[in-house]
This record gives sequence, C-alpha cells and structure tokens, in this order.
Amino acid sequence: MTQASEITPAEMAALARRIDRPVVLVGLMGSGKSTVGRRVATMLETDFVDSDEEIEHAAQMSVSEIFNDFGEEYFRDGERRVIARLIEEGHGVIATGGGAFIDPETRALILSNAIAVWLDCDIDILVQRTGKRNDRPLLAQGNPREILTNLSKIRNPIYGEAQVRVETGIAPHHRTALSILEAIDRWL
Ligand SMILES: Nc1ncnc2c1ncn2[C@@H]1O[C@H](COP(=O)(O)OP(=O)(O)OP(=O)(O)O)[C@@H](O)[C@H]1O
Ligand SMILES: O=C(O)C1=C[C@@H](O)[C@@H](O)[C@H](O)C1
Ligand SMILES: [Mg+2]
Repeated sequence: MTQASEITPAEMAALARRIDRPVVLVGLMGSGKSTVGRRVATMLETDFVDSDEEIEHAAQMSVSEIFNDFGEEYFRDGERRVIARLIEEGHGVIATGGGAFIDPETRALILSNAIAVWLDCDIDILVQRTGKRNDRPLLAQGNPREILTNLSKIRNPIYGEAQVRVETGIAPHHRTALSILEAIDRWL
C-alpha cells in the first residue's frame, strides 16, 4: 500500500477484504479505542461495537454505576462474557474497555480469533484526554496521572502481546485511524 494519506478507495477495499477477523483495539483509558475505532470501521466499511457500551446496554447501568454498586470483579465477569459474545458474532471493529485485554482468558480469545491492535500513547496525552470527563471509575480513585502511570507499568507489557502496536500522539482522529490501517496492512 502507498502512504496512508494516499490510500485510494480501491486500496482500502482490498485491505478490507484481506482482514478476515475482527480488529480489536486495546490500550489504556483515553488512547482512542472508542473514538478512533469508530473511524477505522467507517473507513473499512464495516461495523463497530464498543464493549463498554455493550455492557452498559446489557446492564442498563453506566460503567461507573456497575463499579459502585457491584464492584470491579463483577464488571470484569460481565466484560469477559460480552467480549466473548462480540468475538463470536464476528464484528468488524471492536473497541474494548482498557482493562479487558489484561484478563488472561479474554486476551487468549482475542489473540486467537482477532487482530489485536495496541494503541500506545504517552501518559501526558492520556491525562489530558481523560480529564475531560469523569466517567472512568478507576481514575476517580485518586490522582489520575499517578493511576495511569501505575497502570501503564503493569499493563504495557501485556498490551505488548497484541499482534500490532500503533504509537498514537497528538494527531487528528482520522490520521490515527489511517496509522492503524497502515500498521495492520504491514502486519498482514
Ligand atoms: N487521536 C486522537 N486525537 C485527538 N483526540 C483523541 C484522540 N484519540 C482520542 N481522543 C479523545 O480522547 C478522549 C478519550 O478517547 P476514547 O474515549 O476514544 O478513549 P478510550 O481508549 O475508548 O478510553 P476507555 O478505555 O476509557 O474507553 C475523547 O475525547 C477522544 O475524542
Ligand atoms: O482501563 C480500565 O480498566 C477501564 C477502562 C474503561 O474503558 C472501562 O472499561 C472501565 O472504566 C475500566
Ligand atoms: Mg472506550
């Protein structure tokens, strides 16, 4: 494929045909899994689902309410089941919640049935992006920068098991989506 900024409709269609499994986005809170993932799906002319949204829909509660009322373990159980269903249904692009890929069962399922893409992003950028809303219960438990820094130390080696890694910096959503497609194209 030529440079991403020059992907032609024919090249995009050819890439979409070569992608024979769901593209599953993993990474820390604020890395862009939900917003950029939706763009990737639109560009590939495929469907998009978000595991956090699916859990909220199934429970008829927000992620924060589930954490507050039932605790993180209960949320993780639901997340494991929802992601197994989404993989089984074979969606085009799946945005996971930030902790989903850390669960060994979920990770094994994703790695053997999907293309996992790690959106790797600087803590400074994540702090700035996640600061806009307070709907992430883990970040409400203390200093968001410290929490994100600690999570990155624990999780980055695990996110690193994804087949594809994309460094995402300060760039428009569309540009990041193109970088993801380029990286998948190189990996395939
Ligand atoms: N590449 C980008 N450029 C500019 N803003 C971005 C980019 N990626 C994400 N953002 C912004 O950062 C915020 C968080 O992004 P998003 O909700 O997609 O993250 P997430 O990875 O899905 O997080 P979570 O794990 O909490 O679900 C949103 O306001 C989004 O618009
Ligand atoms: O990184 C995490 O563990 C989380 C990320 C969000 O997507 C939600 O799934 C929830 O807030 C937990
Ligand atoms: Mg999200």
